[in-house]
Amino acid sequence: MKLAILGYGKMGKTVEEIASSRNHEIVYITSDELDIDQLKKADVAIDFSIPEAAFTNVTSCLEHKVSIVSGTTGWLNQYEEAVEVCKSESGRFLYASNFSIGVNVFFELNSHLAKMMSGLKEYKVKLKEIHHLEKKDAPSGTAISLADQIINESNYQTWNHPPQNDKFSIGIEAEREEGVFGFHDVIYDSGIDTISISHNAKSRKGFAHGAVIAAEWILKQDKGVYSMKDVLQLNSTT
Ligand SMILES: NC(=O)c1ccc[n+]([C@@H]2O[C@H](COP(=O)([O-])OP(=O)(O)OC[C@H]3O[C@@H](n4cnc5c(N)ncnc54)[C@H](O)[C@@H]3O)[C@@H](O)[C@H]2O)c1
Ligand SMILES: O=C(O)C1=N[C@H](C(=O)O)CCC1
Repeated sequence: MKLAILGYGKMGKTVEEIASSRNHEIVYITSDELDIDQLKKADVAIDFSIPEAAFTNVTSCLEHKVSIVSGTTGWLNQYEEAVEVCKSESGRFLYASNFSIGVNVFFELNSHLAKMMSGLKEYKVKLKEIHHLEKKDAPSGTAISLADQIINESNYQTWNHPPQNDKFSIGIEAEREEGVFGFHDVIYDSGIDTISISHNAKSRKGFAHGAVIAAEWILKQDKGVYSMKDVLQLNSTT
């Protein structure tokens, strides 16, 4: 595939490495405002940029008929607007807060556990994430996805960061520590015991690999808005 990389930072460079190893042609790389003539050389773009740029990058791709896979976090207040642009432009758009296959399995486990725990009122859930010192947003996009999955399966109504003492809200703790690629912990605590599930990324390769797989996959799809669940077809009953 002919690939554009939007955002040539830590993730953009890892995507370049993985895409080259899978024999894809990288036709455009930018860490700045888009050059539309260059962008239009691509079949698909992968965006790992900054929260302030992601919406414009996503919608510019859609307007110029370039399929777009975005992993930038911290801009989801504009996600629904991007979905509308995708529909009106008959484009292909896939967003994931986390592209790693392991995290997407962890998401399924999280939903299943939340359903099991929803009747057990003695347990209170909380989330903890740890990332490297350069991370701009907090809490992580992955932690927000985990909270939303729990909310969908329980009586929790919202999440908060930093955590507050509210019965119907999931507290999210965010720590910044040198060299941590991404750690997420879901903790159910009662007076009797603690149940926790966690995911720890050992490098950025899993995120980049998942994004390249998603870009390969989206080019085979009809127009539409997709998620990693569509790509990986993860289903706990199969
Ligand atoms: N979804 C996932 O699996 C996943 C995994 C890792 C990181 N992320 C997210 O990806 C984003 C990037 O992470 P990173 O660690 O590579 O950050 P980074 O700071 O290393 O890289 C971001 C790059 O974007 C560039 N940039 C600035 N303005 C731009 C614009 N208008 N267009 C294109 N690029 C622009 C910056 O100059 C920088 O080089 C963050 O939001 C992070 O949370 C998501
Ligand atoms: O390094 C980052 O930044 C990461 N961001 C994503 C998030 O916010 O969840 C995924 C994990 C790594």
